Amino acid sequence: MSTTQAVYDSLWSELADIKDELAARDWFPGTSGNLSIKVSHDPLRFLVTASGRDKRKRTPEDFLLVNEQSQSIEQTDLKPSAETVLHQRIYEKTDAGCSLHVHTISNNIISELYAEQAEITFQNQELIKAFNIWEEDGSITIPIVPNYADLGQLAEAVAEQIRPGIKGVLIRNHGITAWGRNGFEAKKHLEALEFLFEYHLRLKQLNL
Ligand SMILES: CSCCC(=O)C(=O)COP(=O)(O)O
Ligand SMILES: [Zn+2]
Repeated sequence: MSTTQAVYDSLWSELADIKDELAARDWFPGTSGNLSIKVSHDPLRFLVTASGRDKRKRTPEDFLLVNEQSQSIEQTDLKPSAETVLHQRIYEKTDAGCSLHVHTISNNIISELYAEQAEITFQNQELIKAFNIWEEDGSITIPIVPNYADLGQLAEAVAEQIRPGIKGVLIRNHGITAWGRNGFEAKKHLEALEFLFEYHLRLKQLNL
C-alpha cells in the first residue's frame, strides 16, 4: 500500500469515527449534518460526507473526495454534501484540517434567540479553555448568520465572519459549523460549543 493511500485510509477512518461519536449524541436528526476532513492543502482536497444519507449508519459510501471547487474527483454516483462549499471556504480561510456541521435543538434555539445581535459571547465559563483561552476574563464569540437558501451566499456569509479566535459559526434556525486544526480539535470545539449552548438555555429556563 502506498503512503498516500495509507494517509487517505487513516483520514477516512478518523472521520468515520467522529461521525459515529456525533451520531451517538443524536446530532444528525433527519439526515442533517455534514462532516469533512482535509487530505491536502495545495491543491485543496478533502473527504466530505455524501449528501442526503443517514449519517448514523457506517458504510463504505459515507464519504467522497472533492477538489477546490467542491466537485467530486472520483468516479461515483454519490453526490457531495449540498453544503460542501461551506467546508471549502473554511479550508480556504483558516488552518482547519477538519470541519463539522450539526443541527441540534440547542444550537437552533440559541441562533434564533440571538439572531438580532448576530452573535453570542460566553464568559466566565471553564469550558472556554477548550478554545485555548486561559485568561480569567477571557471570552469566546460565535457569530450568527442568516440561513440563506443560496448555498454560495451562505458560504460567503460564513466566510465573512472568520477572523482570529472564531472556531464556529451559527446559521440561524439551521445549525452550526465548527472546525479545528484536526479531527480531535474540531470535535473538541463542537462539543464545547454545544455544552455552552445547553448550559445557557438551561440556566435561562431556571429564570435566574
Ligand atoms: C434534511 S437536512 C437539510 C440539509 C442540511 O442542512 C444538511 O445539513 C444535510 O445536507 P447534506 O446534503 O449534507 O446531506
Ligand atoms: Zn445543514
